[in-house]
Amino acid sequence: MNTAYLSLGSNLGDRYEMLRDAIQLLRQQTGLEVSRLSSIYETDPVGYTEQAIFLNMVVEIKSELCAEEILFICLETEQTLGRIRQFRWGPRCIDLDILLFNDENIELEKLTVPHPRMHERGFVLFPLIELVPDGVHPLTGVPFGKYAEGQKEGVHIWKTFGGVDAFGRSEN
Ligand SMILES: Nc1ncnc2c1ncn2[C@@H]1O[C@H](COP(=O)(O)OP(=O)(O)OP(=O)(O)O)[C@@H](O)[C@H]1O
Ligand SMILES: Nc1nc2c(c(=O)[nH]1)N=C(CO)CN2
Repeated sequence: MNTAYLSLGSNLGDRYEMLRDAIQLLRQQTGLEVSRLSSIYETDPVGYTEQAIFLNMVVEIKSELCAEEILFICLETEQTLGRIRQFRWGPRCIDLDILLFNDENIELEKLTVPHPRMHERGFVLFPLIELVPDGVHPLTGVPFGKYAEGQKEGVHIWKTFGGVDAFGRSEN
């Protein structure tokens, strides 16, 4: 069984609905379980800053699928929810990135894992640490908590689930 962590982000349209719908679509995939969800964070835009604030979260996936198959599902989910690519790091109704796939280092033309910018992004690190508090970066061995130090600015918890799955399975 493979364990992957996906980063979800939205700053266009009904952001909460986008996250919820993306998780629902992931759950409809055969051979893939969305096992755990982080809280949802409201985060200042990074990279291109002249855009609306984001909602971000991280989900844990358990699956027998390989990383490329999971990437395909992520891209398909973005398409289904109507993502239009405007420009790099620009606004998006939904973004799904693979952060980690087991502890593997994957370097393919269309897929790099661990995600090359994950350790520079508070909007990734804080939700990820909720799910893997003792996690370390597979390539550097540096704890995610260490990377997160100094990256808290502009990252605020927006909704906590208190152990309850707010995107409940009853919705499926
Ligand atoms: N770990 C990864 N997760 C998701 N996509 C990846 C990954 N590594 C490479 N890619 C490739 O990146 C392409 C562009 O992704 P996307 O448009 O979501 O980038 P972005 O979210 O704007 O920027 P960033 O990569 O900095 O998060 C995808 O089509 C995919 O082939
Ligand atoms: N706060 C925030 N900033 C971003 C995000 C994101 O999801 N949240 N995604 C980006 C490209 O992946 C670029 N900048």
